[in-house]
Amino acid sequence: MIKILSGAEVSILDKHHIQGKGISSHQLMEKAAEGFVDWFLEKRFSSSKPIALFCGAGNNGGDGLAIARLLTKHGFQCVVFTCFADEGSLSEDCRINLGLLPSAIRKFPWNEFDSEEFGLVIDAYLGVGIKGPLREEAKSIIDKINSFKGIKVSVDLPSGLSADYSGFDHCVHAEVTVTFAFPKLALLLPEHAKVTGELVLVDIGISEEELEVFHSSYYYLLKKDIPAFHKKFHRFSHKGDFGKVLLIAGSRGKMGAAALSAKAAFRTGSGLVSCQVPLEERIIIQTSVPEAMCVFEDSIDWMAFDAIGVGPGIGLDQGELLEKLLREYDRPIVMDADALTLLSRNPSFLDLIPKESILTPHLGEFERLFGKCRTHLERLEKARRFCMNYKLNVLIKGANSVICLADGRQIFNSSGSHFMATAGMGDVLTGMITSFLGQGYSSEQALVCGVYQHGLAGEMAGDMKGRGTLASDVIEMIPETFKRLGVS
Ligand SMILES: NC(=O)C1=CN([C@@H]2O[C@H](COP(=O)(O)OP(=O)(O)OC[C@H]3O[C@@H](n4cnc5c(N)ncnc54)[C@H](O)[C@@H]3O)[C@@H](O)[C@H]2O)[C@@H](O)CC1
Ligand SMILES: Nc1ncnc2c1ncn2[C@@H]1O[C@H](COP(=O)(O)OP(=O)(O)O)[C@@H](O)[C@H]1O
Ligand SMILES: [K+]
Repeated sequence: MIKILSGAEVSILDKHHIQGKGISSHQLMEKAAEGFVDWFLEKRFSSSKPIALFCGAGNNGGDGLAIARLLTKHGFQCVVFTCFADEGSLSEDCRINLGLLPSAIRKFPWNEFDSEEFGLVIDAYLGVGIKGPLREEAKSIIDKINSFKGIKVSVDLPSGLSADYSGFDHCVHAEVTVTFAFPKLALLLPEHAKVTGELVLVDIGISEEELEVFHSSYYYLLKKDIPAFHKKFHRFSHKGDFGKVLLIAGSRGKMGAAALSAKAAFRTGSGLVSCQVPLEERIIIQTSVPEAMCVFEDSIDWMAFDAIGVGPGIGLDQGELLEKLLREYDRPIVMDADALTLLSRNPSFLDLIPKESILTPHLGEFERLFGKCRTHLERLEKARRFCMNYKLNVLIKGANSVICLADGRQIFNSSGSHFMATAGMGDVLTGMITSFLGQGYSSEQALVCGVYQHGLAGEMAGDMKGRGTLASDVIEMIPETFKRLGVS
């Protein structure tokens, strides 16, 4: 997992790195530019018109100048728009890269940019180095960049966005942001979705160990992290090792929620899945998920289950049932959907929730539980305090869902797709996380594997189906995610 540092720590990180590796800061900048260009070539952007690069006076501008030189080598026609009046104000590496710019690359002051003449814009004006409120000229430069209606790719950060805070005054509206070493916190906040666009992370050779020495409780979860979180099963593993889980889900008219979470639990590898459903609705489960068993309220020994997921589609008249469950079951449970709304209506239940349980609110449910938040950072802080006080885990769902752990760490997920913003996706996730808990995973392992693989299955289903991807399509991709990760 990559630790997310503050913008101000980037220059300290750079210093440690270049000293440790015995390289120059110019070589590190070259590595960043090469990483950007490798991604750019892979993307195969094509246009008959040249590329415009807006370059500032700092190291972000230095990156832009190096990128212009490298792209020209690859046959692209580049034009540089300088966002500085006087070359005396340039950072050292920016000055070096200005000197290395081939004379064939034309340079103009930023205000001479004519958006009609270009096929793509690269924004290397401001990165993590902005301090204080934006200067007036900076706002005009940002407006000029935004006057371009085609694809704008921002280098490290959309110019104008601060690395660590929520909100912005003037900011480049990028379609893609290519960021270096670690994703800057601001790139993961939903209120910035319109300005950051797609997020691409480029490795510039800074290791996780180098980041680990800094103090931060924010992390970014990558595909390569997942196999280590998985439990190993062996030749002699039997059905019992894969767990016996119960999903308390569904009610009249909402039985789909139960079917989706039960199917997802099987596809995640559960040995036995039972659904606690109203007696008169059982046929829906027994025909749509014949592998599942049904249990009914008056005949249940909850402690016989290795894990329980509660909430999808149960309706808001199940307060008594929820209270009884919380009093009788003492292992971590997964609480989602209606269980969360019931919790927000009955705060006294909070003290009954078994330690290390997992609450999975989307933003609406989060608000009902914790009140309105003006920014995502405020939301994260509330969640952190709650998790540490109650020794519970909260998953704040959305793009880049955040796993908030009981020990205060907060992990942003990197998988997922906008095709997942459709009904039933949360029910699938509840089934997956409950399944992992039932297989003997810790709450942290179950969350990390469940959340990442749910997003990965969503990406894979989205690649196949595009618009109109269903939660059921995502369930069918779950087994593929194990293969993709090399987990057997
Ligand atoms: N480890 C990393 O992440 C690396 C970062 N590099 C690049 O270096 C960048 C950081 O470079 P710098 O620290 O030089 O900073 P920037 O280049 O982001 O910003 C400095 C410039 O912003 C101007 N500025 C600051 N506050 C302003 C305000 N309020 N209004 C208008 N202008 C303002 C300054 O006058 C200066 O020209 C990163 O964003 C990244 O692009 C890469 O070169 C290499 C490695
Ligand atoms: N734009 C998106 N990008 C990535 N993941 C998304 C996006 N939109 C939704 N998701 C994921 O889909 C799931 C939706 O859950 P939820 O809102 O509870 O759905 P439902 O109530 O319909 O089951 C969450 O895990 C969320 O992270
Ligand atoms: K930028």
